[in-house]
Amino acid sequence: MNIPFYKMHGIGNDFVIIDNSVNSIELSERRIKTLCDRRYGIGCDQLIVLSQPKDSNADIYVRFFNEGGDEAGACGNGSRCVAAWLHHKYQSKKFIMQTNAGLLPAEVIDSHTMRVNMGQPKTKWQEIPLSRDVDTLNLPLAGEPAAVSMGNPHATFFVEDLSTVDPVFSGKMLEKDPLFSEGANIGFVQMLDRQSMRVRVWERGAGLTLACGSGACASVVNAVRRGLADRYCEVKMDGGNLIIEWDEETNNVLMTGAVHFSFSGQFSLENYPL
Ligand SMILES: N[C@H](CCC[C@H](N)C(=O)O)C(=O)O
Repeated sequence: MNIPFYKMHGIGNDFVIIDNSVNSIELSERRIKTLCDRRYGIGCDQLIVLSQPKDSNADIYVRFFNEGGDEAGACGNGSRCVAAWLHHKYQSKKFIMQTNAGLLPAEVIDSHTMRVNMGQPKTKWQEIPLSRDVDTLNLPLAGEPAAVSMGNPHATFFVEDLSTVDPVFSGKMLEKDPLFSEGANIGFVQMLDRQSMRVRVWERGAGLTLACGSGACASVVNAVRRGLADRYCEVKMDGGNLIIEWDEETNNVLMTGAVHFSFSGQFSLENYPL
């Protein structure tokens, strides 16, 4: 059985997108990992699976799976790609995506730029989640870390010079720290001025990616909480830039940035055993 897929990226964070409302293929950790494998499969940071929404207010139900096979509640760059996929399919310009972290309104800015309302950041230890209530994150790394959930857990370290940080060594060390009961995406931030920052993210379940949309949101939220940034920030990542606005009135975080279709194709299900 041949299954169609779409290959897309949001500033270098890349995805395989499957419309499961058509095929409803069964998923397993093994099948996800193989589809995401850059040698044995199609290759991507995350697999995105679309299906009919359960919520009547939503246009589509979106699930995100890291290349390591685990499911994530949020994926900013992937959400923008799904908005572009919906626009390509239905020509409309506003959508509501149902995710495991809630309903995300999205809108088309132009043919390659999408804006997603990533919802409200969650800072209570039980919501992030952390394994216990702490005043400060006593982690074995400088940078006065702050933790927040954008529908997925993030820890942000503030550093003077990002070029002195090894995000692979430090990210790998911290991703599964016992303080993070569900693991965490580890972000490293160098403030450039109050409205711009350089960010690199070691992603939970995917490693160092070229960009992390929810990580960009988390970095701005934590920088504002630390008094280091304004609520409107340009976030510069290896793969490109995002504009993040943490709206004071609604407490919602708006993320605006580029998306690209790379190619579409088909894969034979027989080659991806459960
Ligand atoms: N690795 C993340 C999911 C993907 C997030 C990232 N690709 C984004 O654009 O937000 C997690 O396990 O929470």
